[in-house]
This record gives sequence, C-alpha cells and structure tokens, in this order.
Amino acid sequence: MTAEAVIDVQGATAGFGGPPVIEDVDFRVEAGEFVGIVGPNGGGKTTLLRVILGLMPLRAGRVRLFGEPPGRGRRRVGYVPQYPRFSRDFPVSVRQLVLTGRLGATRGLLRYTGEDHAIADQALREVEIAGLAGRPIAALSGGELQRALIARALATDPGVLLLDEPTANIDPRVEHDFFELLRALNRRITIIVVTHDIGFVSQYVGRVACLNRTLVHHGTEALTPAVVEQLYGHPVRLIDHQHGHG
Ligand SMILES: Nc1ncnc2c1ncn2[C@@H]1O[C@H](COP(=O)(O)OP(=O)(O)OP(=O)(O)O)[C@@H](O)[C@H]1O
Repeated sequence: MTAEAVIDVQGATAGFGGPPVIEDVDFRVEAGEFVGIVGPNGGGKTTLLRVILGLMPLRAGRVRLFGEPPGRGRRRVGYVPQYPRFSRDFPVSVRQLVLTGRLGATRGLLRYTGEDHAIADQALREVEIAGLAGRPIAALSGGELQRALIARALATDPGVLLLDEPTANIDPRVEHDFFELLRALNRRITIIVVTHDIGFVSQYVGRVACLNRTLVHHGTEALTPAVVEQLYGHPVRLIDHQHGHG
C-alpha cells in the first residue's frame, strides 16, 4: 500500500453556476513534494485551492486532505491566500501577525502562551525576518510581507503549505530569494505554490501542474513549448527571470 497522499483530488468539477471553472481534475500530492500550479488568468487555480480546502462545493468528484474530508483535513494546511484579508494599515507588528497563526491552538483563550511565542519566533527565524519582528506590517516591503505571511502559516504547525500567487508583487531579484526560501522549507514540509510565472517556477519545483479548466499537464517531465501553447492557447516564451530584468 502506498503512503497516504497529502492531497488527493479525483474528478473534481466546480464552478459558480455557469460552465464549470474546473472540470474533471485529478490532482494528487505526496508528502515531501514541491508542486507548482500554473495557468492563465481565470484558468481556475484559486478555485482548485478553494476546492482542496473545502471552501467551495464540488459538482462532481472527491477531495481528501491527509485522508480526511477537506473540512477536517484543512486544519493541517498552512494557507497563504492571494490577497490577505486584512488591511496593510492595520496597526500590528510582524510578531503579532505571526502569533495569530496560533489562535487555532489557543482554543479561544485570550492569551498566547510562552510556547506560542517560541513557535512564532522560530517561524520568523525560519523565513529569515526575525530582525523585523517588532516592525509594523505597514512598514514592510511586498517581499517581507510575504515572508511574514508564510511565518504565520508555519506557526499553525501545518503538514503542507499552500501558497496562492506569493510573488505577484515581488520583483524578479527578490523572487529568486523567495523561491530559494521555499526550496529550503521544502526540506521539511510539502509545498504547493500557485503562480503565473511558468518559466520561473519550473526551475524550483519538482513538478508542475498546468490548469486551464482541465489539467493540461501534470507530470515530472519538463514543460515543452507545445504543452505551454496548449495551456495558454498561444505560444509563450519560457523566460528565465534570473537573466531578465537588470
Ligand atoms: N465568486 C465568483 N463568482 C463568479 N465567478 C467567479 C467567482 N470567483 C471566480 N470566478 C470566475 O472563475 C474563473 C476562475 O477563477 P480563479 O480565480 O479560480 O482563476 P485563477 O486561475 O486563480 O485566476 P488568476 O490567475 O487571475 O488569479 C474566472 O473566470 C472567474 O471570473
């Protein structure tokens, strides 16, 4: 018997009343993998993440997270959404933001424990922004805020990290550092990252899943221009950003 998958999506179809946004998607992720999900705007990437988390009903198919229905399994997912649900001007420090990752574990008690603080500090060290712990989140760069959000997700002690477009507001030089960080985190945790950036991500991840309503490609073999053309409907250059902008 094979080890239980972290994520097991079978034949998933979902949408918003009109035609399905994702259709008959099979998507399986094993423990320890680093998987990229790419695809055009509106291709259904965020929808697939929401289906995985049980935040959107399925019209057909089945989802298991750590072998459980998503409503139960999602407690073990560190989700970093595309647009954080708080205002950047909200007057909290980086440490306070990361500590909110412990709220699920405090079981409604209004005080964080010493252990919560230790876990939050460790998460800040792991994403290499311990020096920014006392800074208001309003005073962070886009890249620093992303690291703070990942630290918050890590503070929940997750079994998998799910990141939706984490590099959307990051310039290519910082993006390289950011993916290096994800690569380092992947030594101990399964990571799934949604991105537009097809050329860049394939240098880092072990596997790329290409989603444009259906899963166009889902393998370990390198992306070919033909697959990319099928995905976007037109040829796309696979640009290596490291040698792009100066
Ligand atoms: N709440 C909603 N009601 C109706 N349609 C929606 C809703 N949310 C998303 N959609 C539609 O579903 C489709 C897929 O959206 P989704 O956000 O999953 O795509 P995506 O691949 O993540 O796109 P992007 O790369 O632009 O973030 C889009 O056509 C979008 O307009």
